[in-house]
Amino acid sequence: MTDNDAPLRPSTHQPVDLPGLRISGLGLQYGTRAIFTDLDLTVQGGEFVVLLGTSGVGKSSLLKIVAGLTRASAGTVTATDGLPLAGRIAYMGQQDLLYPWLTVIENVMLGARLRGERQEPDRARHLLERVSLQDRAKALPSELSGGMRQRVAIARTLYESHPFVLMDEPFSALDTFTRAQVQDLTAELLQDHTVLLITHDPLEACRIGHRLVVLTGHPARLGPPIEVPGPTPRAPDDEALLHIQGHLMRILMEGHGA
Ligand SMILES: Nc1ncnc2c1ncn2[C@@H]1O[C@H](COP(=O)(O)OP(=O)(O)OP(=O)(O)O)[C@@H](O)[C@H]1O
Repeated sequence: MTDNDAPLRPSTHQPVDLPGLRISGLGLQYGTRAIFTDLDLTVQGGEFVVLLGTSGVGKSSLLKIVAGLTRASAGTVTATDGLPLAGRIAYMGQQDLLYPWLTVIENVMLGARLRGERQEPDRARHLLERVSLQDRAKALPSELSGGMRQRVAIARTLYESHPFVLMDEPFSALDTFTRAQVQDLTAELLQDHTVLLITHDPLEACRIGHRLVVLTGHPARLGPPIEVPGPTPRAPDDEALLHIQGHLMRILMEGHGA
């Protein structure tokens, strides 16, 4: 982004008392193939950063490294409060990964159950209320629509009470309207979290992200962050949003041609 492209209004994200994520000098090599090199990015505490990039550029690999699921070839990922990241990250992937034989409320409390911890049904019910699924607590996932299932997955993510949330294309399977609804809910409910979300969709990025970063090239590098002004979730026809969405499309198309 050039200075001319800088937004007129600042993003509404204000630093809060939450740990941020610091990615420094990150590199990944599969065999002799360098996927990305020298990635630097700080997600401030309470900030919602969206990562975009063309298919196969290395977005999921980057997220998996942050989640501690893949080992980097170079560099570090740390929390800005100096405490370990392990045990403080909630990860939400493309599939909702609900257990089909457990009820909705049991799925929300799944993490506690798997760790052998005490489950807190009252808290789970409160979260189901926040995603408007209080009446479906005893339903099985097979009885729900795709949008409802993703709302259960969001409630489960919130139940974990982790400061860091990583999301890898969590809404890609939803139709446009349901997707917009779940985007609104996500922007609202994840306000008190430090979030890194991957999407292919420039509109989604512009609606819910405080800052956007694009991974492009071979090996891939991160472009300068793009700030989107105004509170989230943004209206899909917001003028600043439409401008930045066009800018983003151009970067992605140029990156694809590279
Ligand atoms: N375990 C692995 N071993 C070897 N190569 C891998 C491995 N995982 C991913 N890759 C390769 O690394 C590259 C980046 O993959 P990655 O899934 O991170 O991309 P992506 O940007 O998330 O793609 P998409 O948007 O299609 O999900 C791809 O070429 C992929 O084939």
